[in-house]
Amino acid sequence: MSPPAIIAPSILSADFAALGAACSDLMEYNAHWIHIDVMDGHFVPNITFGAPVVTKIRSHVERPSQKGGKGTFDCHMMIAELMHSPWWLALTASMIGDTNIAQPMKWVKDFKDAGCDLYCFHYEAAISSVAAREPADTKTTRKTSPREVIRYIHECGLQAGIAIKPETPVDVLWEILESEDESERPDMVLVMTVHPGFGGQKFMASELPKVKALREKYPDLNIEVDGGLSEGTIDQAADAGANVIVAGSAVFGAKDPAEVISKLREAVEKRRTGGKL
Ligand SMILES: O=C(CO)[C@@H](O)[C@H](O)COP(=O)(O)O
Repeated sequence: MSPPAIIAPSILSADFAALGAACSDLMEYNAHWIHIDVMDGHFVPNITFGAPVVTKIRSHVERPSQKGGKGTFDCHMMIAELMHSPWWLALTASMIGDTNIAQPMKWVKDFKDAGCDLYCFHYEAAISSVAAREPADTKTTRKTSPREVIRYIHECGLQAGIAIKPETPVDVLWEILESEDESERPDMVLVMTVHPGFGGQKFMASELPKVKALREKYPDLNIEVDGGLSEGTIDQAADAGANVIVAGSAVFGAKDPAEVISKLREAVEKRRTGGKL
């Protein structure tokens, strides 16, 4: 049986002028996690917010009492690091030993201090960092691989998630999930079911074979889907094996958000218990 259903409404569709209240309401509506979309305007063509805003909303939501518990802040980091930095900045950074510049790990500590519990970075951002750093002197350049990013997130005391965009095949994840070092294995995989950047897009069922392949190999893994999830698409995602469901417009656009959250949870729970609730 796959892990329990976790409904994580995305606050991208909330009223940004009243985020604190929106988040505390979500807890009242029986959401389990809060999905926080961090966008930098480079990795995706949209900008949202950074750690200071997370700090403010944390004060409206009690911290989870256990790993993955209610109130978990699931931070989806749609941020590029080196990919869009000029090469000379990256090279200078590596020569002066500033390994904090231009690395996907750059924001982990800030987000931890702000109240993040699960730091989910994009595979594509980590890979770009490696590729862009390759030509530099390997003695002074510290390579960043997705496994290294995961280990660092764990060292900082956070759970680690790794996300893939629709363009990325699921196969890239096998060697990461198979790592012999437990600290290099992610706690969650996020399969994007839209092109990241905006809420309210159409669900891409074409991404579900990735979820299915992951679930077949990893019955206990938290597998998150994000983009276009609603009462109309949840059954397909649940059938494929997703258990962590992100929903933005479906929750915030509803007359009764609590009811939507409950229906999404029910659909996932039905699949995992073979129809018995
Ligand atoms: O990461 C993203 C978009 O990049 C998502 O979290 C969306 O915010 C989900 O919104 P809906 O598709 O549910 O409206």
